[in-house]
Amino acid sequence: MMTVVGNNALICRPQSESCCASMKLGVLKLPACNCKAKSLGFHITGTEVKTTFLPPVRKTETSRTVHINGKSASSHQPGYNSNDEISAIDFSGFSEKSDRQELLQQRGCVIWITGLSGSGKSTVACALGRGLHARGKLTYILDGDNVRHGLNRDLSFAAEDRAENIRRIGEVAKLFVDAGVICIASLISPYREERDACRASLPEGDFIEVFMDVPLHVCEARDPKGLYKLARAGKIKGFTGIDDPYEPPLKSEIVLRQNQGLCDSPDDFADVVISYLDKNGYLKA
Ligand SMILES: Nc1ncnc2c1ncn2[C@@H]1O[C@H](COP(=O)(O)OS(=O)(=O)O)[C@@H](OP(=O)(O)O)[C@H]1O
Ligand SMILES: Nc1ncnc2c1ncn2[C@@H]1O[C@H](COP(=O)(O)OP(=O)(O)O)[C@@H](O)[C@H]1O
Repeated sequence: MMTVVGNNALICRPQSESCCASMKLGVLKLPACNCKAKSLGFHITGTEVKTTFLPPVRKTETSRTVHINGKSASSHQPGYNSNDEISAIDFSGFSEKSDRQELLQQRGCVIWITGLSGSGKSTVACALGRGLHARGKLTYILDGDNVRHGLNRDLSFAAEDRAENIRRIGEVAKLFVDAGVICIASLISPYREERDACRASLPEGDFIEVFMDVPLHVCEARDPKGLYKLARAGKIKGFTGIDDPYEPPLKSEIVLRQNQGLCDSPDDFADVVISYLDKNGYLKA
């Protein structure tokens, strides 16, 4: 049996004829002993391993020939789909998103916080994470600034790199959502089209956009990192809001704006988001 993920062939074959010798499935070692294998849901006949449950791969509709390690192979077997691209392994038989949500007693979603630098995205993300944690909910924060130190360290602030930054964070957020986690993404994400693409890549309702509607002059007065000052002095080029665009959302689920000192602390803002989640059924399975 052979399955393919991207360019990597996972070849399953017995390493020895003897009972209880191990079989290799990619990096997984499976017991080749029939008795043990059956209890794990595997049937082994010759070099074939079939599962009766826990199917690790998507079934195919059509077949085509692909080349693996220089040899051609039919794609009419698990591991391929009918699209041009080779299928990724589908682990859904092992545990579904709904199982994970049941376990966590919450609905996986991404809370996408967008706004100018200094608008309070990270502060609200933090308050929100704390507030949800106190209610027993599992969250994870993806902050633009932090992700740019690791996964996105190769990206600049040029338009195409900002778009790629948004796309990658959207992809990572999608994995968290599938894991059943409430993922809090806080990044400027200045482009409407890219934000909307992240929304479109998720099931309806799983993308909740939060707009930090804080005017530029307020952000600039805060200037906690001194970046606006540098941008005004021309020492940073292409700074969002100064000489680079920010496209505010047209229909975000939540808008957070200052209210002349009333109910506009980070904790108040976090409570607005938590109320939305509560009312809309995200805080139960
Ligand atoms: N040119 C330019 N424009 C805007 N911001 C800049 C720039 N250069 C550095 N910084 C700092 O980078 C933080 C924004 O990173 P993001 O990943 O959120 O930006 S983006 O979504 O890709 O536009 C942003 O952090 P926040 O203040 O937390 O938003 C800035 O500190
Ligand atoms: N709701 C708020 N009211 C007043 N000041 C705030 C509020 N939220 C954040 N701040 C302050 O504004 C500055 C920028 O906040 P930050 O969360 O770093 O913004 P961003 O992540 O959007 O750049 C910080 O000094 C922070 O203490």
